[in-house]
Amino acid sequence: MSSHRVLRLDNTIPLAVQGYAWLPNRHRRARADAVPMRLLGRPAVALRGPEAARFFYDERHVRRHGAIPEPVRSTLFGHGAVHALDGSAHRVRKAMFLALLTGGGVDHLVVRSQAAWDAAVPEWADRSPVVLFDETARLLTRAVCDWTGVPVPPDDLPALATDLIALVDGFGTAGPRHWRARRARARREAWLADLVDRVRRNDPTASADSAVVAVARHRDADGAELDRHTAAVELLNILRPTVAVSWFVAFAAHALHRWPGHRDRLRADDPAFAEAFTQEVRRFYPFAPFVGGRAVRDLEWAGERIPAGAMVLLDIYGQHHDARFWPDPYRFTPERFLNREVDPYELLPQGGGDPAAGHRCPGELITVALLRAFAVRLARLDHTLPDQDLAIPLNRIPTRPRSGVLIQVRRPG
Ligand code: HEM
Repeated sequence: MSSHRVLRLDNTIPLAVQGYAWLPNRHRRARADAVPMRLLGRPAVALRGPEAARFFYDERHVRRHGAIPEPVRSTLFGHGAVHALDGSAHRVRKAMFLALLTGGGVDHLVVRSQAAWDAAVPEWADRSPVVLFDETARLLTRAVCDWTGVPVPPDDLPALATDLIALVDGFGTAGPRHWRARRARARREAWLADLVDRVRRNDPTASADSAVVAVARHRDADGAELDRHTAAVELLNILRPTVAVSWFVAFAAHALHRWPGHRDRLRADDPAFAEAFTQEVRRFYPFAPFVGGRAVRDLEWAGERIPAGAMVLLDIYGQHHDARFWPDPYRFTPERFLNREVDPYELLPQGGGDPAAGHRCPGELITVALLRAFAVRLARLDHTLPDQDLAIPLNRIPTRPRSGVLIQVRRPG
């Protein structure tokens, strides 16, 4: 057992400097799956591996209340969001998301998004070269707003897409990106809270089976409706992450450029391979670096003491590149997912465990379906990549290819 009394330097600055490499470096240096440290002035322990994930996603060990730093709440998730709830309050709110995001209605979102992509291709050819990341964000913004019943005037659509991207882009930095994200959140929460008011006054244009109505009418564990602000926060928690699938689409384009051999199998509409390619994009590329909570009581894991109230971090990026779980982890190999059952604690791009019982992302079905559909379309798209900077800097959270993936599209037919 290592002593938790030794002086530990705060790791906030190494996190800011090293980004995705920070926790993997700490784990490598300590040669351990549990590494004690200090973060944001508090004791913290970083965990890694499927067994650690099983421990982390047990509410008897780790809870979320008070775990999410204010700068992340004010940009990425919003105040009062499901992400920071525990126990029955969490389960009742989460059930609302699961009903909206895992039912038959998901197909409609995917069909809308595919249609938007197909309609955009000739227009991309006319405007080429275009930035794939930006174009995907705009078409997903249109599709998810139509799907959820959020009315957006066409001339506000580019600004809305920019705001939704900003919310994700600004959570992990203290610089101008962060302040852009805060402003975007204030603007869009106010706008959606007004929409919630209109829906509650029985706006005749709101469709009864839309997500907007479901969120406006949802009752929490205490039997009360969400206040208008929290309802707006949760609506944004559907719009914002759907548009964030653009990050994975940019990564898929990067993979197809770097390893063009995968194109033929994707083009051939082999569903098993398309699924495997999608999973490998989610494993290989850096997006969510880690998740965090707080120890409910004094705990111990892998011989490391975790004092009550300490931050507990689960190293997603490190686990996805650990050779014990993923042989040759720095090779992009979709085939590793063929004929393999994936344990719910092994592959964690959107968290682990059971989404109904814990905090695992309820939007995983949507993410995988959209990414698979767009990966196949990308493989079939007649395009080239002009000279550009495709580097993916690991010290930037969240990162993406620097150019956003500039593509030169040839008109179909
Ligand atoms: C772009 C791809 C996505 C990534 C990388 C992603 C990642 C994540 C991660 C890491 C978590 C936290 C898991 C945890 O705290 O243990 C999460 C939670 C969540 N995600 Fe996603 N997500 C994505 C897409 C989506 C989509 C498409 C939706 C909805 C349409 C969504 C809605 C949510 C919600 C509501 C939560 C909170 C769940 C809870 O606290 O119980 N996400 N996501």
